[in-house]
Amino acid sequence: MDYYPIFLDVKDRCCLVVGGGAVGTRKAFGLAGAGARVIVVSLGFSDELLNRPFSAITLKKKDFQDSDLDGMSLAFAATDNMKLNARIRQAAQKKNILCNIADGPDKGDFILPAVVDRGDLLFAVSTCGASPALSRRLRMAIETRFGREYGILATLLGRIRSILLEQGHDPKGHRKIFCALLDADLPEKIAAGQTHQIDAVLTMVLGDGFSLERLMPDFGSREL
Ligand SMILES: C[C@@]1(CC(=O)O)c2cc3[nH]c(cc4nc(cc5[nH]c(cc(n2)[C@H]1CCC(=O)O)[C@@](C)(CC(=O)O)[C@@H]5CCC(=O)O)C(CC(=O)O)=C4CCC(=O)O)c(CCC(=O)O)c3CC(=O)O
Ligand SMILES: NC(=O)C1=CN([C@@H]2O[C@H](COP(=O)(O)OP(=O)(O)OC[C@H]3O[C@@H](n4cnc5c(N)ncnc54)[C@H](O)[C@@H]3O)[C@@H](O)[C@H]2O)C=CC1
Repeated sequence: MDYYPIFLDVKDRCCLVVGGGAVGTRKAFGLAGAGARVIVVSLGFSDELLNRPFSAITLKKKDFQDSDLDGMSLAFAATDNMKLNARIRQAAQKKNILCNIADGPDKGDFILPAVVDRGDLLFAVSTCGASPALSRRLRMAIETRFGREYGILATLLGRIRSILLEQGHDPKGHRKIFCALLDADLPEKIAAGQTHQIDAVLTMVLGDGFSLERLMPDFGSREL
């Protein structure tokens, strides 16, 4: 395994993106979408960045300087200048900041996956730098195969799990319960909005007191 995959909590962490073109924009939007505070340092900015829907993205129109890295948790070198990207990495290394380099997998500390965001269910695909186009294609296939109902299912199972864990730890018993729930065609029932059928499954597997109304009062208003 060439890379160690993790899901990073970047909420309220400061991240630096150098380069405000198409690639820098994608990185900045992804970071802001996960709750990070993003500073984009660039000589120019894409229209998307100029009209950004995120207040957590700050634009600084300037040449990159090493001091831009101060206080950052992560750095992304996304300029169209390979030498500059390499210099950003070197400066980041000196300050112990992990750095992603947009123009090559070998030169950075980490690379980004293609992502399918289904709320509590997150898919990430990487080809370890071999073929971003393949990652993108697989991401699209996953998007088609696993719709929003799977994200709702993950949230629902998470809520059931919290209640069960509050009642006590019993990994073997809980595994059985979740296998039964996962064998009950819940994604299809969620997608079809079959609340009565979902309640019937919950009652059958978990007993009384586990209605959809109690576990997920906003079920009806969730977008599919
Ligand atoms: C190493 C890595 C570093 C990093 O950026 O972290 C990297 C590097 C480079 N990408 C290049 C090109 C393209 N990148 C995309 C798309 C994505 N690239 C992403 C990640 C990564 N790209 C990391 C490896 C991930 C992996 O291995 O899976 C995705 C998954 C995530 C994201 O960027 O958010 C996002 C898909 C998001 C989605 O749609 O779901 C497309 C497809 C398209 O745009 O249609 C193309 C054109 C087709 C092609 O080349 O495949 C070039 C060559 C530029 C040139 O030709 O000069 C380099 C530089 C090089 O490899 O030297
Ligand atoms: N990782 C990926 O997914 C992909 C990576 N690439 C690579 O990423 C690089 C960037 O691609 P794009 O965003 O399309 O390029 P772009 O040309 O649209 O954007 C480059 C940005 O860097 C800024 N910049 C240049 N010199 C700077 C400096 N000294 N200080 C601050 N900002 C500076 C420019 O103002 C511009 O906003 C390309 O060179 C390519 O090799 C390309 C496609 C996909």
